[in-house]
Amino acid sequence: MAVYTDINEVDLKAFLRQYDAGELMSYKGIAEGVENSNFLLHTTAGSLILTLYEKRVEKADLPFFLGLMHHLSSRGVNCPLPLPRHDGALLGELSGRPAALITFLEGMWLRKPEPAHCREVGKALAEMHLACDGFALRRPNALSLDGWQALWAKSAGRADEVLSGLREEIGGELAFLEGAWPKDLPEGVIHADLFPDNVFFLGDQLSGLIDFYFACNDMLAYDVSICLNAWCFEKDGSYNITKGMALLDGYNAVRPLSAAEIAALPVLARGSALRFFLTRLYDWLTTPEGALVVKKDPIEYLRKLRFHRQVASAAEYGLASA
Ligand SMILES: Nc1ncnc2c1ncn2[C@@H]1O[C@H](COP(=O)(O)OP(=O)(O)OP(=O)(O)O)[C@@H](O)[C@H]1O
Ligand SMILES: N[C@@H](CCO)C(=O)O
Repeated sequence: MAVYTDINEVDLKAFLRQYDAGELMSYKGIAEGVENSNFLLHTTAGSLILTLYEKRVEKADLPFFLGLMHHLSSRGVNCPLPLPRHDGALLGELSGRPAALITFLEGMWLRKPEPAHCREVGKALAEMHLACDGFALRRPNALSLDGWQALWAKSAGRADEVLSGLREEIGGELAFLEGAWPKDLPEGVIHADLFPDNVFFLGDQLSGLIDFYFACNDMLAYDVSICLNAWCFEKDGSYNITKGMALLDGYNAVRPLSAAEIAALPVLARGSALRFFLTRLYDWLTTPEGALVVKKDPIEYLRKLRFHRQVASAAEYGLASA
């Protein structure tokens, strides 16, 4: 359960008085997510999400994330909206952490997505990429090449405790990506964490996107590669080309990938698999026993990385034209 910071009722009620959000009726911690502390509130005005921002979110980046949600919503993307306080600020403080009240989005995330859902996700990702156009703020991707090196430096010394040989394998992978990372692909604002638990469905209909706290400016095709990693592998570690084809078709129907983006997909997918491997490895090694969070398995992403390493072209992801 991702509740890193506890709140008490007295402080919460005082926090709520700064908003036009009704009277508190009940609240509970949300048993999902690994990054921030989230609470579901019921007030006389309805349901709301309270988010307390934790270790990986820089306070200085919050205007980018919260502003992006407003921008996307104004462009027709269904995503939560941060509520303004009486003084107009979108951000407050609770239990010593930066905190925001966010509108509740109806829907559920899918534990077992099917190809048709992957197509919807591809479409929604491309729509989000187009809708980000014109967003005035910029945020470089803190979890690209330099960020990976820094994360790895913190874990490398203990990596072989998790799996023998890991230190050498990941060192080699980073060296490869330093040389092979694409430089001239189309860029824009990317979600950067569009995993199944961040996409809500009502029945088979995609109802909205949440969790923009890794959003940043980077290559649009890198976001596609993140989704291939997050949506198109089965529990046994195999790549499901039918899901890949559906996701890529859905994306292409809204924003066709260029030949250069298609050619770069295998390298981008290696990079995005490494990115999630590294954050998971760091958390695996540093999250204290007994913390109220379910740690995610880094080895799942090592397996995906190894798969991408032997991919010769994007045709193997299901792109008919590659
Ligand atoms: N606006 C919202 N409307 C409804 N439910 C929400 C909303 N925001 C968050 N949730 C619920 O809280 C859970 C965790 O939220 P979120 O994914 O933002 O947390 P996180 O710690 O940033 O997670 P992650 O591990 O995906 O980075 C979601 O899976 C969802 O159940
Ligand atoms: N989606 C991420 C967690 C949030 O960074 C993962 O599955 O590792």
